[in-house]
Amino acid sequence: MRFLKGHGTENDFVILPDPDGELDLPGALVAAICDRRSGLGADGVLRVVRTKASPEVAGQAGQSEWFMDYRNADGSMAEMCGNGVRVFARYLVDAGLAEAGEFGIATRGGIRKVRLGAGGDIAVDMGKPAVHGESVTTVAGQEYIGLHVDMGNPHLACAIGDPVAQLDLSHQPAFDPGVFHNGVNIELFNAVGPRRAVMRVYERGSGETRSCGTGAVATAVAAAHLSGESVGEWAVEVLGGTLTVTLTEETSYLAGPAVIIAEGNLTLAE
Ligand SMILES: N[C@@H](CCC[C@H](N)C(=O)O)C(=O)O
Repeated sequence: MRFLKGHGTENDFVILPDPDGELDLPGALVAAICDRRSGLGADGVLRVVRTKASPEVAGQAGQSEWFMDYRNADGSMAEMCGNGVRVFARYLVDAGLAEAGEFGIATRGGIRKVRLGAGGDIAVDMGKPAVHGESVTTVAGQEYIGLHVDMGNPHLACAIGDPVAQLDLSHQPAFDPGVFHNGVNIELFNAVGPRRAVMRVYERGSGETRSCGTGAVATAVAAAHLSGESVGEWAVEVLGGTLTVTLTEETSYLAGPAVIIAEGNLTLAE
């Protein structure tokens, strides 16, 4: 199986080119690929498949040639991945499958428009965040209140007083399953300056990761909510770098680096 490896602010992915949708990719195989000891190791898998060859998103075929079939490290599916879609775009352009500039990518969360050059940062229109009110998480016995933000996928973004650097995120934080029926990505952040936050994240299906693009937008939305703002540019520092989030009245944008670092052939027994 041919693969590439890439990351966006150290949120890392195995890319599996499968243009005609011929690959059987059960959850157990994804989990084996993402295993950091016995597999290649990654936070998730990006299967690159033509939209028209993907019945679940066939309705988006008129707006995008390519579908990002995103899977979490445990093999579960997710609607969207903000860093993943930027790495996916980098792959398409580097492989000559799309031209640099602006184009749409189909996801389970709908079309996402990316903008990129031959190199440098990649920006994506993440759509209008949907804010659903407050909920609570518990991390190592400590309760934190956060904002439920839907970015196509679910988030609980919590501004906390404790320094995020000191949090123990080695275990799944508790959340309200009555609110988050399908699980949730949990961001904990410190506001460290005007329109600047330091964030850590525990991702649904992947555990703690070094960055999360949809989570960075959710964090900017929660930080803006606290400061009484609704538009502007936020810097979100994550363990793997810094992402820029721009909130407008109509939509949100995520920008930052995304690179392909390796390619090869994978032989892996399930
Ligand atoms: N790392 C991603 C989010 C990936 C999906 C998430 N774990 C979920 O299950 O919703 C990002 O950069 O947005």
